[in-house]
Amino acid sequence: MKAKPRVKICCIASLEEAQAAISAGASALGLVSAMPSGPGVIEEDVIAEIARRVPPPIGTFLLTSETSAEAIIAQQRRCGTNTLQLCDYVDASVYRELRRELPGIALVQVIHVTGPESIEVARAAAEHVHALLLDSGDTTLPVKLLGGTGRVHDWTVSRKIRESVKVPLFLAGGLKADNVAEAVAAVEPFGLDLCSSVRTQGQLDVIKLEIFFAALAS
Ligand SMILES: O=C(O)c1ccccc1N[C@@H]1O[C@H](COP(=O)(O)O)[C@@H](O)[C@H]1O
Repeated sequence: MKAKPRVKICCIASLEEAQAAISAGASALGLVSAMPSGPGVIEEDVIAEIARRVPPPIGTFLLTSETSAEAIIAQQRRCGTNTLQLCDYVDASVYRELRRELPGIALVQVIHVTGPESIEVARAAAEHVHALLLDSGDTTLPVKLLGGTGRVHDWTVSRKIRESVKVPLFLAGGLKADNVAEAVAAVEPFGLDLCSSVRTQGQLDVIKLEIFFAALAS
């Protein structure tokens, strides 16, 4: 029997939400710093507090929209997370600089799956990072959409990406109890990542979390 994918709960806004997500079964938490759009942004001092208090081996992902090595390194040092989730695209030289300056910090590149052209983007990025995360944003819009859309993308493209890269892959974008089984069957990702569907009026909803984890387990 195949292992169930790990689950990352994103848009964590407080220590209480972090503890609720971990109790429900999350392996990793998403902590969203300044973004051009999206519902999950919190202040860096809150991110730093959560990152400091969460027990190992839980992944603490700092979601960043920064694209320069200097800005990303400074932000990671302020926040102290164990993982960087790069929500925008960066130059290959940036990955090299991050690896040199932040040894031990895992790098996860978000690929916004807009169509078959995303396969080559993913292949190129996979050479430089520890994992990819496939989401439903669009970096070409006047105000970039870097995640938190609540929308699914074309999972047949996601599947092709999974088969084209050697690094672990997280699937994100509109995942919920009602579609998680189909998503897992279609893509067979290492991990799942979700935000909107487990919230009610902006707050993490423990009942929705339970329903999601139950659907994944069934
Ligand atoms: O949630 C946000 O505010 C956000 C903003 C910018 C980039 C990423 C963001 N969140 C990430 O988006 C995915 C998918 O969210 P959803 O489940 O479709 O609502 C989420 O897992 C976060 O990683």
